[in-house]
Amino acid sequence: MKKFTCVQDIGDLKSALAEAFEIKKDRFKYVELGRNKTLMMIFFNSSLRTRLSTQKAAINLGMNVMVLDINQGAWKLETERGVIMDGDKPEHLLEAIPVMGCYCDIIGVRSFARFEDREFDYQETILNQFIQYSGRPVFSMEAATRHPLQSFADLITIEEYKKTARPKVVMTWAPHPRPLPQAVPNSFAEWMNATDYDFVITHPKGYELAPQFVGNAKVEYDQMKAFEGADFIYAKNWAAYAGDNYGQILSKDREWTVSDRQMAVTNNAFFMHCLPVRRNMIVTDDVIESPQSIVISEAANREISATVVLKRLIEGL
Ligand SMILES: CCC[C@H](NC(C)=O)C(=O)O
Ligand SMILES: NC(=O)OP(=O)(O)O
Repeated sequence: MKKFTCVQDIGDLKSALAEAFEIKKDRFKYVELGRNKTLMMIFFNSSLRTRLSTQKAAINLGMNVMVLDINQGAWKLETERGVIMDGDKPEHLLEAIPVMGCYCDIIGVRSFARFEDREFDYQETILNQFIQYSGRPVFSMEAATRHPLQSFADLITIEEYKKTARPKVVMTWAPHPRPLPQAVPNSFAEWMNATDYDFVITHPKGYELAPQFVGNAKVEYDQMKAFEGADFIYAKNWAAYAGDNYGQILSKDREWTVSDRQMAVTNNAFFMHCLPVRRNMIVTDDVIESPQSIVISEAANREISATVVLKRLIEGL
């Protein structure tokens, strides 16, 4: 594997899942594979789970690890080409990227959507510059339009907990005080559409995701109807994508906050969220603390998804 930015890069999902469950049984099985190989993790945005689980995955494989928070300690970077650099940014990404590539074997990048220009975001301008100019294999630690390490961990978790071969999985929008990226819901939808699950997306009108991610999923504007008989509830906020509303908050309606009311019409569904989660905005305390909440197992599986991805990238060196 030469990059990991989307579901297609992992190849056959059954093989990827088999590798994940093999590593889960013995996560140090390949500890010699990464000897004298260096992982560089670049963060343009904050992180807890991705930072820690990916570093742990590198340790599982015997790798050296370097972490750089671009906006804390490094030079502020200009990312637009053709700009006259007489402002507050002393360095251009187009120099910084190949320089960073000199010091490592594999690069992970976190660079969220900026919501200033939908085309800039949806062309994955920043991530693709790392792929094009670093001279190293690159993987996404959540970019503008996807979060594949999270989605792979989500799939591992559903496979571990499902009680039927084809569970009903419902991704629901929920309110949030800030406009959050579409990367997590886009990516979850992309991976769910790659399985044979019964996948439903529910959100208020105006929050339609980009069609290439919605795919063949059923979209239901009535949340209660969507929740009926569900086996898994995957809650997430995202800002509007469509038209002139790109990056906007259209609703903070707390009727969409996942509570016992909605969970009561499910098939005793498991509750999932990628975290961090705003309690009593996205989900009530009772639901996220219930025996059906598997958010911690889901977060623990981030170490497994990252170990499989790093293993395949090292094997591809
Ligand atoms: C894994 C989630 C990261 C980010 N969350 C926030 C709070 O910015 C998001 O919603 O994409
Ligand atoms: N779910 C996830 O990626 O969490 P962080 O943003 O804390 O890394």
